[in-house]
Amino acid sequence: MATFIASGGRVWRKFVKTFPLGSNLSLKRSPTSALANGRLSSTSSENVLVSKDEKSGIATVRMNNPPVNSLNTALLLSLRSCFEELEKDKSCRALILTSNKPKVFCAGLDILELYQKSPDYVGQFWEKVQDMWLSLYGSRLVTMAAINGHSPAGGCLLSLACDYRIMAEGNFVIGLNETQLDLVAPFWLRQMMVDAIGYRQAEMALMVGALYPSNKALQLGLVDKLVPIEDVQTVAEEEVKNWLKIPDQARAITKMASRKPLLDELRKRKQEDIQTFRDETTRESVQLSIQQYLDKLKAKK
Ligand SMILES: CCCCCCCC/C=C\C/C=C/C(=O)SCCNC(=O)CCNC(=O)[C@H](O)C(C)(C)COP(=O)(O)OP(=O)(O)OC[C@H]1O[C@@H](n2cnc3c(N)ncnc32)[C@H](O)[C@@H]1OP(=O)(O)O
Repeated sequence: MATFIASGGRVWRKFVKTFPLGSNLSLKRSPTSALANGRLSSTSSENVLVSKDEKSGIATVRMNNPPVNSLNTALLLSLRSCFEELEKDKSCRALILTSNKPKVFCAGLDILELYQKSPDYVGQFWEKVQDMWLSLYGSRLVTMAAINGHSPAGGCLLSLACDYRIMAEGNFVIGLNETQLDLVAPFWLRQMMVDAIGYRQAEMALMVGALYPSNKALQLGLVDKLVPIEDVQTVAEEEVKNWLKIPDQARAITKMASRKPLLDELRKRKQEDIQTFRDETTRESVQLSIQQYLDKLKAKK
């Protein structure tokens, strides 16, 4: 269903579309955004909320998968559909990725999707991670991560796939802590880390599964800017507008020139990467580590 809503001088396109597994992509206004002046509508089952300002062509994509935006199958499918939808939309020029629930941007992969599942299940799950990443990392749009909270592991993956990262100041962490779960970050994720912070720092960070507080992440270059949490969205919009002063075509071609080798490498090695993931995550010792990690998370309370 697609309708157009004119409000406050801006035209808002609103549609609610059902994606596989019942997840929804809907265009709606964000309560805190300076771009937001459309009509608000919501249902509790929507795991991705999208608002787009037609005038500027800037879309804000809010992950909305309580309590911590863990990347389960449904959220991965919704994110991919959403990225692809915006990619096809010729009037869309930029995408801001953020969380609808401040304080947690994304808790990474849903660990329960990796626990006590069949090899086929985890293989299919991993392919959804790969496909979501391919659509975000390979996007022609300006992509901006508005990291308004914790961003471990898969949250860091999402952030690294964007062109620019703005993070909330304060007691929030970001990084690739996979080794702490006895998991090994795949080559394409490791490469993004190397590209962001350099070989030596990435090598150390990956080996020890480091999670950095936001000020250390800024110092390392893992994020590009720190702002108070309440300003993350506004600053992201301002930053996007600066990026949009550059002609789209030249910017997008330049981006593709630098990202194509890694995109192509994963496309070529997709099945091998899935096989490795299947074999590793279903290994008994890894399952035990995942179980212990889950227990640790629960015991936190
Ligand atoms: C040789 C090759 C091998 C290939 C293998 C490849 C492996 C894949 C490699 C890379 C990709 C990425 C991997 C991952 O993303 S793994 C997930 C890692 N994530 C984490 O370690 C984060 C864990 N969570 C937290 O640290 C915290 O929850 C927080 C800081 C994000 C938020 O803290 P807080 O607000 O205090 O919330 P709670 O901790 O209380 O959590 C609420 C609730 O949610 C549950 N939960 C949290 N995170 C996850 C998660 N990632 N998956 C599933 N469930 C999660 C938590 O247990 C609580 O549940 P409740 O007790 O039932 O309420």
